[in-house]
Amino acid sequence: MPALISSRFLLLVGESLHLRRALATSRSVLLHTSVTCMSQVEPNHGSLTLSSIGFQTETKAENRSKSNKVKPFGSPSENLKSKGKPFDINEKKKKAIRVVEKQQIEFAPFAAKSFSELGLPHVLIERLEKEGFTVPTEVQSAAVPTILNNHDVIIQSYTGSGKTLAYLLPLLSVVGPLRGKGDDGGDENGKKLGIEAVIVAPSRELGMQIVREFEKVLGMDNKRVVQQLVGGANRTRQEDALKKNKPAIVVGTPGRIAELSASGKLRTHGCRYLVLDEVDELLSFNFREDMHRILEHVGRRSSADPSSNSAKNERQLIMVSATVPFSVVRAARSWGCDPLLVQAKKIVPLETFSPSEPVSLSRSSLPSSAMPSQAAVESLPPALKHYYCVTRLQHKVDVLRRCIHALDAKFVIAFMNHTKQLKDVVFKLEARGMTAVELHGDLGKLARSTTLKKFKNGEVRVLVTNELSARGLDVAECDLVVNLDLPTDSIHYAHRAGRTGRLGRNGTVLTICEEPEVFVVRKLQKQLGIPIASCDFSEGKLLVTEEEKTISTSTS
Ligand SMILES: Nc1ncnc2c1ncn2[C@@H]1O[C@H](COP(=O)(O)OP(=O)(O)OP(=O)(O)O)[C@@H](O)[C@H]1O
Repeated sequence: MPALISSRFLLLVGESLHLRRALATSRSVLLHTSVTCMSQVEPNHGSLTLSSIGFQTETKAENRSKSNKVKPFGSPSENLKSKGKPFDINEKKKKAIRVVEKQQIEFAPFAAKSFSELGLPHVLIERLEKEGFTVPTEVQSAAVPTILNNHDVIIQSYTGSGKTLAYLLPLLSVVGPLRGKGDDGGDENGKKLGIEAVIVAPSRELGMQIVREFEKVLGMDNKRVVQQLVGGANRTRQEDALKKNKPAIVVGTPGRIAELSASGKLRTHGCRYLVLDEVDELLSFNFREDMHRILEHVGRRSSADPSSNSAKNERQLIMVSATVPFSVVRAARSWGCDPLLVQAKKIVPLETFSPSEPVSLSRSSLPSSAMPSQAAVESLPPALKHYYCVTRLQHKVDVLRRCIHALDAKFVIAFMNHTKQLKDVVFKLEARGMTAVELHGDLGKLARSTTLKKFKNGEVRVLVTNELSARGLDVAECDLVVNLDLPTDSIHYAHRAGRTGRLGRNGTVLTICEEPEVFVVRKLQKQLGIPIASCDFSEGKLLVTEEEKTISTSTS
C-alpha cells in the first residue's frame, strides 16, 4: 500500500506546465507498484486484471446477449443471479490470482505509457496526439480496455483524473467517424445507424462540458456526430438538429432527454451505450421519473425492429462518479450485467461489496474510529492542501480576500449555500478592488455561459457560486477553492474541493467557518481521511496554527 500511495503521489504532484512529463515519469514507477498493489489486494477484494476480464490489444466487437430488465427506479432487485449469466465470484478471483501470478508484468493494466497500448483505433490516437493527449491517466488505462471488452462498469476515480475521456474514448472507438473503419460511422452499406450512445449528466454545465470534450477529440470536421440536448436551451432547435445532423451520440440532462424521447423526436431503442455521468447525483429523487424513462427506453430494442444491424442486442451501461455510495453499487447491479468497479489501480466485481463494506480500499487500513464514508474516500486528488480558518460571520469575505493575496491565487472558486447571498459577496470583493462574478442556476443559459467564459479566460479572479458548480466544472487553472459556507457533508466537500488540483496540478482548499462549526470540520476530516489544518493570515502570509505551532507556509 505505501508503494501504491507514493506512485499516486508521484503522478499527482507535477506542476501544471510539466504535467505530461509527470504523467510519463509516473508510468515507469507504476509498472512496479501496480504489481505490489494487486498482490496485496487480491485476497480481500477480488481485484481483476485486464487480461482476466478478456482484454486483448485488438478490439473485438462482440455480441452482448443480455436480457436484464429495468427494475423500478429506487427498488433494485438483490437477486443477482437471476439475470444474465450466473456470476461465480470465486471462479473470477481464482482466475485473477492465476493471471497475476503468471503474467503480472505483461498485463499490468494500469501502466499504459501511451494510448496505443489501450486498443484504440489508429485514427483516434492520431486525433488525440493532435490535441496534445499522449499519456493516458491511470483511470483511463484501466477503463478503456474494460469498456472495449463490453463490460458494464462503474468508473470511480478522484475529481479531475480524466474520467470523461475514460468512457469517451472507447465509445468513439466503436461509434462515429474515428472508429477506424474509414467511413462516417454508418453501417456496412453507409446507412446511418441512428443514436448509438446516450450520455446523461445532472446539469447543463456538465452536459455542455462533456460535449466540448467530445469536440476536442472529434475535431471541427466531425463535431456534428455529437448533439447537445440540455434543458434551458431551445427545444425546437435541438429537434431540428437531430433531424438534420442525425448524430450518433447525444449528451444531455435527464429532463430534456426524457422529454424528447416521450415526444418521439429522439429514438434511442437501438442505442448501444448508456452513460450516466455523476451517477450518484442522477439517482436523486429530483430525477426519478426522467431517469426511469431513460433506463426503460435507451437500448431497449423492440422486437418489431429486427432489421437494425447494430452489433449488440443490449446496451452497455457505464456509470461514472468520483463518489460512489452503496446506492450506486445497488443500481448498477440492478440495471447492469455483471458490472465491474473500475478504479485507477484496480478492477473489482461489484459482488465484492455489501452495504457495510467500503467501496474503496483505503478504508480497511484505517482504525475503525476514523473510518471515512465510503463514498468520499479516494474521491479527492491526493496533492490538495486543506485548511480551515475560524472567524466571525461578518469577517468571512475579508478572510477570503486575505487568503487570495497570501496564496497569490489567480483562479478562485468560492462556494456558498444560498443563492441570495452570492451577490453581496461579489459587491464586497469588488469594493475592495478584486474582480468577482456570481454563478447560479437562476441565471439564464446565456448569462451562465458568459460568466463561465469570463472566469475561464481570467477576466475575473473570483467565481462566487453555489452547489451548481460543485460537480464537473473543469477550469484547469483553478488554484484555490474556498468554502464560505460549510458543505452539507463529506461528499459535497469532495466535489467542491475537486474543482482545484485537477490532473496533477497543485491546489488549496480553505474552509472559513465560525467557532461553533469547527466540530463539523473535524468530522469532515475524519470522514475523508485527510488532514485539514487550522490556519490564519497575517502580513500577507498563510500561517498554520494547529498544535500550537506557527509555521509560515510558502504556497505560491
Ligand atoms: N490523458 C490526458 N492527458 C492530458 N489531459 C487530460 C487527459 N485526460 C483528461 N485530460 C484533461 O483533464 C481535465 C479533467 O478531466 P475530466 O473533467 O474528465 O476529469 P474528471 O475525473 O471527470 O473530474 P470530475 O470528477 O471533477 O468531473 C480535462 O480538461 C481533460 O481534457
